[in-house]
Amino acid sequence: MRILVMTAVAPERDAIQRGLGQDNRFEFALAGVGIAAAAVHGAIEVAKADYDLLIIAGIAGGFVGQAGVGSIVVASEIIAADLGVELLDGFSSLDELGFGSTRISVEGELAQRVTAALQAAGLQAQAAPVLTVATATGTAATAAALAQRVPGAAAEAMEGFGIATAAQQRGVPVLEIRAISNAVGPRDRDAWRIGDALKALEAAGKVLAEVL
Ligand SMILES: O=C(O)c1cccc(C(=O)CC[C@H]2O[C@@H](n3cnc4c(=O)[nH]cnc43)[C@H](O)[C@@H]2O)c1
Repeated sequence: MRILVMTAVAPERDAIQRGLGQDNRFEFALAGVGIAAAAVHGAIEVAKADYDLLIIAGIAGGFVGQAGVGSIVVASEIIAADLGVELLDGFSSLDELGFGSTRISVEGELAQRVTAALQAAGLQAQAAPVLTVATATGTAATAAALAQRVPGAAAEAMEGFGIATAAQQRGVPVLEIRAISNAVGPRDRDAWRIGDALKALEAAGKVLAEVL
């Protein structure tokens, strides 16, 4: 089995790589930060080999009441939550406009199995929708609007939909695994617990190596 693991930045890659250990089934590549860089690098990487699975991994914001700092969210679906048009009284997604889809399915059975294994290993983990946003949320109003737009959304990050779109074009199944570093809401960079999230990502990597 050949598995590509993509993260936005090197500290995320290093964390999950430490967890996965010396296992030659896994290969690693950086996507860069944001949906555009992620789509381009995703397309380049999936064209290099016939991968059996692409795992998108990294840190993320957690929606308050859904995913706490240090916990893990395994995407049940990857959703481009701000891809559409803003209306005077709301938002209309690309799907509603008839221009394509803002949702990418993951390997559902595998996502459930990974989540169960993470929980069995004592990690706080759940399977839930993970949003991809072009602009990281910085206000309570945007957090509330996103939570209303995608009921049950547990995390937001900035690369998943870009990488997953590239994988989908090549027919490569995807998983997205995010460790929560901060709450989605009013921006407070000093409150981000990146170290805790990277430790959780490493711990998740150990479990992944066993379950895959
Ligand atoms: O400064 C560091 O040491 C460091 C280590 C690892 C990662 C970072 C990042 O800044 C990664 C940015 C990456 O994180 C995702 N992210 C995290 N929180 C949020 C959020 O609240 N909203 C959206 N995205 C978030 C995102 O995918 C970024 O690419 C720094």
